[in-house]
Amino acid sequence: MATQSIKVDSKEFEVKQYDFPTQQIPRLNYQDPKAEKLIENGQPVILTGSDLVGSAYHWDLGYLCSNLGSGKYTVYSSPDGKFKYYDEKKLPQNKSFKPPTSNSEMSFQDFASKLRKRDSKEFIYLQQSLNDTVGKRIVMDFTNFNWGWANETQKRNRWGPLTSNLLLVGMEGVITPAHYDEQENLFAQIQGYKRFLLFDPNQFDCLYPYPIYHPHDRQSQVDFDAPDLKRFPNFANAKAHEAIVGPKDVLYLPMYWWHQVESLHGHGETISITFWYKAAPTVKVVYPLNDGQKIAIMRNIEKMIAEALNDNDSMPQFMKTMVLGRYT
Ligand SMILES: O=C(O)C(=O)[C@H]1CC[C@@H](C(=O)O)C1
Ligand SMILES: [Zn+2]
Repeated sequence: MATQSIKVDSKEFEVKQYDFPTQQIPRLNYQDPKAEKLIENGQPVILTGSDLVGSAYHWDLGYLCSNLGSGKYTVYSSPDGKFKYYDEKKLPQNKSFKPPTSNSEMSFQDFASKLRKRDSKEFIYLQQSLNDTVGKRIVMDFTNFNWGWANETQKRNRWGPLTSNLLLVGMEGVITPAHYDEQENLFAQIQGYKRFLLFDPNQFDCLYPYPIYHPHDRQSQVDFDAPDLKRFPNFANAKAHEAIVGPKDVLYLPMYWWHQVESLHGHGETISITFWYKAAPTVKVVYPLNDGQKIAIMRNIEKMIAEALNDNDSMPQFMKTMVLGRYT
């Protein structure tokens, strides 16, 4: 895999090189009106100076070991460093599906000692919603997040409720492959550096998500390291937005924007916290529809057809019959 070096604030980063062109995601102070405008328009932006998780800037492995308590945390394991999400609820209807990662529950202390034993061939990634089993100092840090700004941003953009804060602690080199989410996300970086590759929702036809009933629903079928352009020809036209997200940065990751996240080598394990919000309600439909709305419509239609057919195996033929030669 070819790599290229990127320079950000006098720091050098070795990143994987892909064939698609990239443009930089803007980096603005969180109080800059241009930043607020980008968020309002559902455009990604890296926000500096918010101290959204300022009370957690001192979180490192040692501090978390001493203060996360003895609760169990979900730790994913992958042989190749890729952590493609899959929905366990869809396993029963996909008997032949082989999960690409395994996961187990362990104490943070056990996770940290596994991390320190660099010899392990496997890649591991702790991904756990912050819950009430954490120690009181973590609760205090969490309480002292910059909720004033977060709540104001939520209100100003008419987002729905905050649904979860996911604590992410990853080894250097772990990758979350390209997918989209159906929630707004303020992604706060505490330690280490992550390279984000984002794709506008209008790139849906370049990224070929799995069928809606597949455990990898919302994930791209394209292997960025070896794209199959016979099956996925339009991937050749993909255009990415790119950003290196470092400590104290907050990336606004708009709903429906595709993203691939790479924890970069040479800067230690990465610690991040996500703030996921439900979407703003659609008060009045305004035409032309935006790309996110079209994705929502496609998802609803796919769900309706799958439900009506009640036989996922017959879905591909049904869709071909409906579209090929008629809408192609
Ligand atoms: O925040 C999101 O939307 C995600 O996909 C997260 C899941 C793993 C995280 C990572 O940094 O690798 C990104
Ligand atoms: Zn995501």
